[in-house]
Amino acid sequence: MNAVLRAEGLGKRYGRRFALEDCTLEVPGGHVVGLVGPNGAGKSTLLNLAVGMLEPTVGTIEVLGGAPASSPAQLAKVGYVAQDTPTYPHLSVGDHLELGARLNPAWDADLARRRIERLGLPLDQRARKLSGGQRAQLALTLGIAKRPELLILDEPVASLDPLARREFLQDLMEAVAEHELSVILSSHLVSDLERTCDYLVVLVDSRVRLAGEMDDIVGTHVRLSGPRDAGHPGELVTARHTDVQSTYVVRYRGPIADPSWTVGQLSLEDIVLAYMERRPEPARRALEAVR
Ligand SMILES: Nc1ncnc2c1ncn2[C@@H]1O[C@H](COP(=O)(O)OP(=O)(O)OP(=O)(O)O)[C@@H](O)[C@H]1O
Repeated sequence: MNAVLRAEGLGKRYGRRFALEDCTLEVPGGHVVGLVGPNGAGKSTLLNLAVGMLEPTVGTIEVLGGAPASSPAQLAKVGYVAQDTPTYPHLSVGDHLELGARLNPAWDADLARRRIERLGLPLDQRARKLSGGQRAQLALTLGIAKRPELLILDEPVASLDPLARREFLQDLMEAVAEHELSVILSSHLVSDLERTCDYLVVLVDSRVRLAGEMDDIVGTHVRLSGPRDAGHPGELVTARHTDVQSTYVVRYRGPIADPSWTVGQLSLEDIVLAYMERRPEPARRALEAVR
């Protein structure tokens, strides 16, 4: 399947500061992609560029082979649920469905009604009287019933309790299986991403630090402990040292045969945190800020 998102040297600058910088990324189709990174890393900026709400300062971005928001056909192919799952407070649930039908050429009215019924959302309830979780579900329903090829969700579960979060993600997985859509989903909750996603992008300090299939990422990162300053195999992610021992997180393919290393497995969360820790030097960041 073709790339759902392709970025080349993509950057977005506000004033002197890049919110996203030097982003070169190719996300293959048919995946549920998790986008993770600390606050202010540039996740929403990347997603807003992907849906055409922002214009790049430098570089290019293509979504499903076209420029974001470049035509009605392109708009119809991409569903977007922004952060805080915005709905119209004074419109009822039913009004939202009608609006969805009017605005989207491929609107699946049956799917929308069935989902809303199953969720038990009264059609005459105004959005402002729904709970945060119910609003998130309404926004997801609008996104799915549009029948997009790609659904982009910016922190959709942030306001949900653990049970509602799990139900929301299960619903999303069902929609993915039934309608063959690709999804890009940002979240701070690595455990949710681990359960839901099969592809991961880690953004830190406005840059993509890691991107790839989830299984490959988990299968190729290890923690190595051994004598201090012994050269480590593979690509270094982080290093810690005591007087006598060094501990490295490295990316390495293949078995570690050297018996001087103790090899520890890493969870996805360990790996993501290691990449978040590996930040540019403060001096370099200051330089970047005034460039
Ligand atoms: N409209 C704007 N004007 C100026 N700076 C902005 C604007 N929008 C975002 N930024 C800055 O760009 C950087 C990236 O912001 P962005 O919202 O993309 O991060 P994020 O990874 O989505 O963060 P969070 O996890 O907190 O939602 C931040 O430093 C932010 O302050």
